[in-house]
Amino acid sequence: MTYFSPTDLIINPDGSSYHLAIRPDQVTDQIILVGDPERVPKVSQYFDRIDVKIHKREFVSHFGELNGKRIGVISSGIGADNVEIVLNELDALVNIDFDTRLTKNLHKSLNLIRLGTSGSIQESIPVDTFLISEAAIGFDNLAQFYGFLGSNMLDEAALDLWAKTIQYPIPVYGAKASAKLINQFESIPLRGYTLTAPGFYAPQGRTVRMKSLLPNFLMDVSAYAFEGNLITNIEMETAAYYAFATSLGHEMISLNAILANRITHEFSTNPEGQMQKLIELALDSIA
Ligand SMILES: O=P(O)(O)O[C@H]1O[C@H](CO)[C@@H](O)[C@H]1O
Ligand SMILES: O=c1cc[nH]c(=O)[nH]1
Repeated sequence: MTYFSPTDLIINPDGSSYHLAIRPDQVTDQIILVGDPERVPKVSQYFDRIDVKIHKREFVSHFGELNGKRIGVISSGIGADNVEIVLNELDALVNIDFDTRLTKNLHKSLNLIRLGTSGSIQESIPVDTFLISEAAIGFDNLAQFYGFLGSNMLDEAALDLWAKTIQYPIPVYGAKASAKLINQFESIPLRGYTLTAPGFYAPQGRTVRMKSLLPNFLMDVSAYAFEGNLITNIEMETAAYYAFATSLGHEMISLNAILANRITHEFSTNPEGQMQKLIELALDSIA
């Protein structure tokens, strides 16, 4: 058993985790993860009952019951750095005893489902479709601090080669979705490899006033398949979720509402409606 000091694992005076402000008795095994805090009530409105509502910074959490089973929804805000906080604290809430600060003897595995928006980088994947990230490749710097490991990690040497092909200057990492959860979402037939970008503009091939140092980045990513898999879409969290989930022993899947097609330059005319449909579809599959 490992002990975690009060500065490694910070526990608030009310016994809750430092950023999420969730107590161990409140957290559920089944959790929906969204980016936008305002998306949380759009998910929990379908719960039969909401027992707990928590709000700290961008982290809004509702816990309740759906069809007799406990369920939660938590917002992470934007980006892989926030995912690092959310998954470290969620894992601590179920796998560390907050009274003794020791790891628990029995490991608990969470079922985690991201419902997010994303841009397509293949002409053949139009706006207003839903896509499961079968795997995701992370362009952020988390892998330089964490030795991600687990059966769902993508091969590092193959990723290095691929990153060189698209002339990306720093190492990337990648991981797959939970096979168990992919089976649960058969109602979404479209699967793809997702690029998780460390920003919204230049890191996703967008130019506003600041010019990108890698102007061909998006076109190269869309053209060069990784191990035969075309990169289908781009967003900002999935690779981090997948890498932490497999490393910490949790089931994780990311479902994307495709709002933009970066090749045809189309944007959805009803983004809110698309997300609501994805929420309903996901909750139907869970229930
Ligand atoms: O809709 P969400 O879940 O926020 O996801 C996508 O939208 C945000 C950018 O607008 C990024 O977080 C990206 O991953
Ligand atoms: O193009 C897009 C659309 C949604 N979210 C992203 O990160 N990129």
